[in-house]
Amino acid sequence: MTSSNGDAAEIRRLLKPFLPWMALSSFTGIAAGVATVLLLATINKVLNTSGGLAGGLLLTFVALCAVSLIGRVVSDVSTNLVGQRLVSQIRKSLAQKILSAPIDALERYRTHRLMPVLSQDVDMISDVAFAFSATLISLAIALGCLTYLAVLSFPLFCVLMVALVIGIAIQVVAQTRGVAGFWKARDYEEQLHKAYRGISEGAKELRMHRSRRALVFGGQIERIVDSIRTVNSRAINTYVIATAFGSALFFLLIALILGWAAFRNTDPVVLSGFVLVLLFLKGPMDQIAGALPGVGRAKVAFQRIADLSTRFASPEPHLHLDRAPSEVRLGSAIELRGVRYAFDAAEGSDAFVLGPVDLRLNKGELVFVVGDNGSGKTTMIKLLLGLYAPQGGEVFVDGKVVTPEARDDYRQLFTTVFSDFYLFEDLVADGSGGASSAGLPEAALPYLERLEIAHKVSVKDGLFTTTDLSTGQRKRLALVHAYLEGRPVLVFDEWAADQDPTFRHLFYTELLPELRAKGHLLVVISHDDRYFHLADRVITMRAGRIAEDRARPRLESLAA
Ligand SMILES: Nc1ncnc2c1ncn2[C@@H]1O[C@H](COP(=O)(O)OP(=O)(O)OP(=O)(O)O)[C@@H](O)[C@H]1O
Repeated sequence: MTSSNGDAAEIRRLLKPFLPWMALSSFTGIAAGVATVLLLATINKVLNTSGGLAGGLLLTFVALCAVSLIGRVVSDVSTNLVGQRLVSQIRKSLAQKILSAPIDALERYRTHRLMPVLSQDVDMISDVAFAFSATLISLAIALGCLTYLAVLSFPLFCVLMVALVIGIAIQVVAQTRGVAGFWKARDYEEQLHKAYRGISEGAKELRMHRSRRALVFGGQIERIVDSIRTVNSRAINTYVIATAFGSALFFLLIALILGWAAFRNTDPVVLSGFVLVLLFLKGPMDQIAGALPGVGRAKVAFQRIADLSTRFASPEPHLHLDRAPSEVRLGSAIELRGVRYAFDAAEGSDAFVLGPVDLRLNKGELVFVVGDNGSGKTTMIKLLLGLYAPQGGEVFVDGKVVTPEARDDYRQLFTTVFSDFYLFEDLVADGSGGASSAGLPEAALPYLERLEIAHKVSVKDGLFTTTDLSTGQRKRLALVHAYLEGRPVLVFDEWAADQDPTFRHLFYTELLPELRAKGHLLVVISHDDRYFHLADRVITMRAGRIAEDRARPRLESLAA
């Protein structure tokens, strides 16, 4: 359970812009509730006076009906407005936080934890927000009825208060137990999302392995789903029992009041009025009790959202979501000087430490980064790209240090195709000086031809017509993006690994040299040692350090 001060502050921050609307909803809801109670008092008066509903009483009745109706409508409309705006603001704010969160923070917060917050928790807020005004009106009616009952007969009101205190105590216990159950269920739901990811993304592997399939279903999904059912049922049952007990208490109370009245010789007019209002009070009371499970769930959902918000509360500084990218150029070289980065240690293992790394990459160079699996190639590239901020040392571009303020602009120097790349369907013009600022669709066609995928995919309305391609073809499409963006530095993380031998040959012997001839700096993570001699330099990583930096003459002699 994460109920920290930070979460409470985050919840307050989320609600702050809506306080005026919430005040309006509360005010009109209370007005509707008070008008309803006054209507009851008027009816009670009419029942006990001769002449019925006429004259001033009729006017009062009509006016109260109008206040009750208008108050309810305004309260409902403003609550709905708050609910919808709150949900849309939460959605936008979470998306912005994710877009500006430091990459390493995102890598630590797993997708199966992210998705339930973004979908389920946000929807829960929306549902509960809708029930808010009805509950508020019921609360106002209940308080109004209680006040009216106190005026009608204070001794009977005291008897009522005793029953009410018992009823509230029971509801508080139910609420505490219910919320604890909802927290538990919510934790299970995270596990369920993880299992769902397993069965969707690992569908092929599961189809091939019956025992694993049985284990995933019986050992994970079934177990988790049953646990959620049990925990949720228990939590809801707690509420149901508390509500049933409240109802029983209510009728017991009426019997008690009737007994008390007979014993204390109470005026029948007061008694009938009291019982009438008391019976009316049951409706709003049931409504309030019925809303409590929703309130419990919303509390859990709000705290999950607040937790996610506080985790990503420190955005990467100076990351501009709204500023047009400035044109960036690479004059001579990018350098890493004494750059160091360490991951948090996983339980039972040592933390991987990269560096210190000293490296200079010159404009127009074709550089291969090689090394064993886990030697730190990708980590070093992420530092080079400005995706990770160095924990020690500095990155320089054209002799100038890349400060945190300049890091986002610096990143616009690069086009990347990671080994776990994400392929966007559209082409986005940017101001980085590439060929991508105008005439994008036409510009893409020759590259599609060149990469031998023009028969599969073309460009329509600024989008690729399909991205349902083989892995190798999708990587070729990612290369089209790289061509079109035309940025000064291109970084490929094992790009050729999924290409057929002919195309792999073309990539190393033609495409890369052509790009180098155009003045690009090319950084290629590769295990293809057959082509190492084509590079200007081959940098070998070992255990997080640069073990070797070989230049072309040595590579050629090695190849010979
Ligand atoms: N997000 C992370 N959290 C913790 N440790 C990580 C993380 N990413 C990578 N590592 C660790 O850092 C080390 C280097 O990983 P890296 O991906 O840089 O290696 P690599 O040389 O690119 O390997 P490969 O050739 O397999 O792609 C690995 O031991 C890995 O366990």
